[in-house]
Amino acid sequence: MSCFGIYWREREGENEELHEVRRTHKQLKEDKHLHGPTHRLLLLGPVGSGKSTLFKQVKMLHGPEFDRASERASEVQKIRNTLKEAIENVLLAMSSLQPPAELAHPENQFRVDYILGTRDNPSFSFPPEFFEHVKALWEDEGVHSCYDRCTQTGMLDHSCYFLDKIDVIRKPHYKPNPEDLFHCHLHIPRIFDTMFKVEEVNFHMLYANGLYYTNQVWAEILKNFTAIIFVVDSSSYDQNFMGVNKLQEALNIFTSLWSRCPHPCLVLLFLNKQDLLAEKVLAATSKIEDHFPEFAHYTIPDDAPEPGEDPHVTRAKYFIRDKFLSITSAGGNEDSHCYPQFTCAMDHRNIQFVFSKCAPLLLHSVNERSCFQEGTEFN
Ligand SMILES: Nc1nc2c(ncn2[C@@H]2O[C@H](COP(=O)(O)OP(=O)(O)OP(=O)(O)O)[C@@H](O)[C@H]2O)c(=O)[nH]1
Ligand SMILES: [Mg+2]
Repeated sequence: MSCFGIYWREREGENEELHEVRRTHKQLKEDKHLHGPTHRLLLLGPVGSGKSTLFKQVKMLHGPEFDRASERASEVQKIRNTLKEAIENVLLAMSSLQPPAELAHPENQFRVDYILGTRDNPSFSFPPEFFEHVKALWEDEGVHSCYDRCTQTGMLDHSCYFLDKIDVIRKPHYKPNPEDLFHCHLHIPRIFDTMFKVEEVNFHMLYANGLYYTNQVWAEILKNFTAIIFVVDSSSYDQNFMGVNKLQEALNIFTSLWSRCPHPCLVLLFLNKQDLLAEKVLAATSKIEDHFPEFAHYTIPDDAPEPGEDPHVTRAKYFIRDKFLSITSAGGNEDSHCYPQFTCAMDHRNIQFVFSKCAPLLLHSVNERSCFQEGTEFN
């Protein structure tokens, strides 16, 4: 089985999803009358590679949604719920770890009982004692080390952002800033899109969250896009999903995608989670060559000028880049182009920078397709 956000094979309920795709495309077509020619970008990548995170960043960069004060105010409850969920998850994980994690200060046990006692209460009103208990527990070294163990093994995501900000969030007149809103879990519909402009050219970025398509539908869908953004978790070289190395699985999916791309095609390859990759490489606890033996003989290419960067990190990130580029340079799709970018989707500035670098590529791709396809319609 593929661990792709979009699967290749048939499965139950597919018709309903296909209807959703058709509805979205109809909507995009109607929007075109309002906004002029629109070029579509499809965001793809394996599960957990950072697609939603990237999507939210692009929305923040180009959309007005997060600027409205009233909208910010309405997010406060959501942010506090996210904080509550984060501490509950860490506390629940304490007993399920092997060996179990323990409180550094056992006298904090009543706080644990309080927090876990408030679970499944959708109308929780967040009294001051709630924040006191969370703060005391987050300062307990036992809770903290449990959190670290869980993030290292992938059991929990990096949800400490709000826990670290508890003193701000607990204030009665707390107003979330854009970064808070970004970190807050947003409800993501199954298919969604955002629109942005690059030098007066409209782009629609579409993200299909966990959708499943048949091969045939997949090929139809690819025809409708100016470019594909493929997101990879570069730090996943030492992780397995259902017995398959996650980076290898990303390479397999990319191979399959590349062979199906309509010609000519532009693929922006976002080698994401560069921060985690660098952390792993510098910590030297998990060696790339243990999972990809060919890394032992890999030398940094000439086009890898990364001044100020640790050479071990440069070597690792270019090795992963070149694994993907060896797929695109293998032949068979000469008129298509793949442009790799090193990204950290959590970092607003990095995404802004990467998109500004990609803008000319997108515009070039649009010009190349001067007979811009109106898009194959779904009937
Ligand atoms: N450190 C770090 N974490 C990241 C980065 N990008 C995403 N994440 C985290 O990785 C986790 C998964 O990110 P998502 O954006 O939900 O991934 P996704 O591809 O949408 O996942 P699915 O919808 O399940 O396919 C989240 O906890 C993100 O906060 C990154 O560049 N660096
Ligand atoms: Mg997602």
